[in-house]
Amino acid sequence: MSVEVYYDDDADLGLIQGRKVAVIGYGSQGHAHALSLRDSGVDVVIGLPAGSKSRPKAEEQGLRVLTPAEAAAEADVIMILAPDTAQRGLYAEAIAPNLAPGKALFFGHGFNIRYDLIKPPADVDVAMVAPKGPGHLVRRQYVDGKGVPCLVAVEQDASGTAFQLALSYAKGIGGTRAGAIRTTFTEETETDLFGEQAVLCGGAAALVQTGFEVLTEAGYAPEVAYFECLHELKLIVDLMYEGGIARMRYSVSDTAEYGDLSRGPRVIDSRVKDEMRKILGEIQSGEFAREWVAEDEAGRPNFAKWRAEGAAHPIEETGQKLRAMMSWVDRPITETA
Ligand SMILES: NC(=O)C1=CN([C@@H]2O[C@H](COP(=O)(O)OP(=O)(O)OC[C@H]3O[C@@H](n4cnc5c(N)ncnc54)[C@H](OP(=O)(O)O)[C@@H]3O)[C@@H](O)[C@H]2O)C=CC1
Ligand SMILES: CC[C@](O)(C(C)=O)C(=O)O
Ligand SMILES: [Mg+2]
Ligand SMILES: [Mg+2]
Repeated sequence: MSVEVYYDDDADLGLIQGRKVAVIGYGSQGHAHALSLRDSGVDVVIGLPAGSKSRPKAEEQGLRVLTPAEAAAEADVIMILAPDTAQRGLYAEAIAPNLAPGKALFFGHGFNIRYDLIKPPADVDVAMVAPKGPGHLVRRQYVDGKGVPCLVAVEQDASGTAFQLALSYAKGIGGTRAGAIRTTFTEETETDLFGEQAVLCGGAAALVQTGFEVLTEAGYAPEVAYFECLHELKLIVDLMYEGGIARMRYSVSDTAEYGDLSRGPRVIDSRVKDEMRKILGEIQSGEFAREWVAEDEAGRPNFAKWRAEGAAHPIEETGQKLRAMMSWVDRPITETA
């Protein structure tokens, strides 16, 4: 294997237990990191703006909440888990003035460092611990004694021990139970953006919606189309997750496997692959980052329009009705696990 993978025995939890950690932001990732670090015996404080709607959630969980500036001033390790688009302003206003030699600045995703939106001083460690999964699952896995694999990277090693500290942090959130892979900010940022745009979120959502549209426009019942194009996807992906595409093909019928092999490449054809390469090029050149930052600064008009269109897609109404009848499916997302 060409990558370096680290497990619990490779990481010293004592390193992060000996520091005060400020987790800035208490959303999907923030709540998971903060609660799991606390449960791992780490001294954690939360940084949130005065009017933040996340404040009561963090306080209800027994965490001490300060403003981002106060939390950054107190802490030795500052983990930024605010939205990527908020990080540049947050850093300039609340974090940069409270950095000092010997402190460490941590990220859960490399966007702001990769695209030079944040430029930390040379005398602090800059590292990343990026779980490869949604925050609520990161917390749920930790509570269940398991973990979500993490990417760990060091951009700046002022102390000479930045990687060991990042690995210790990864252990504190359960990441080294599953494996922490050493990477760079550039590799994490570019692959994460590509994965979520082309495959995991963008590609998968468009595939499901389009399949549903083709069936319902041809007159089939929306409920049947929902089961075929969305519900069963999880069951198929679970098989891939457990044993690769080969395990899925072993488990489905020969008829399904022949349809997969003969028709799949017609759906995801060379035009789609070319488009994926174009999307990767936009990520590598910084074009996507510039577009997203400008969209955010303009008040997110396209984001709001596309989000509303997605929520109004007929598959959502059908899914809501069907999931109400499947008590085992609708596991609520909570801020604890
Ligand atoms: N979602 C995920 O699972 C993953 C996210 N990441 C990365 O983790 C980081 C956080 O993302 P995510 O957890 O999705 O974020 P969320 O949108 O879920 O949560 C953001 C949190 O930050 C708070 N916040 C908003 N603005 C500020 C500010 N100016 N100062 C301090 N806090 C602020 C929000 O408070 P309020 O409630 O008031 O809005 C909220 O508590 C990003 O870098 C993201 O790329 C990485 C891997 C997976
Ligand atoms: C797949 C989306 C993700 O990259 C993640 C959960 O890892 C994100 O940015 O939320
Ligand atoms: Mg990701
Ligand atoms: Mg991402």
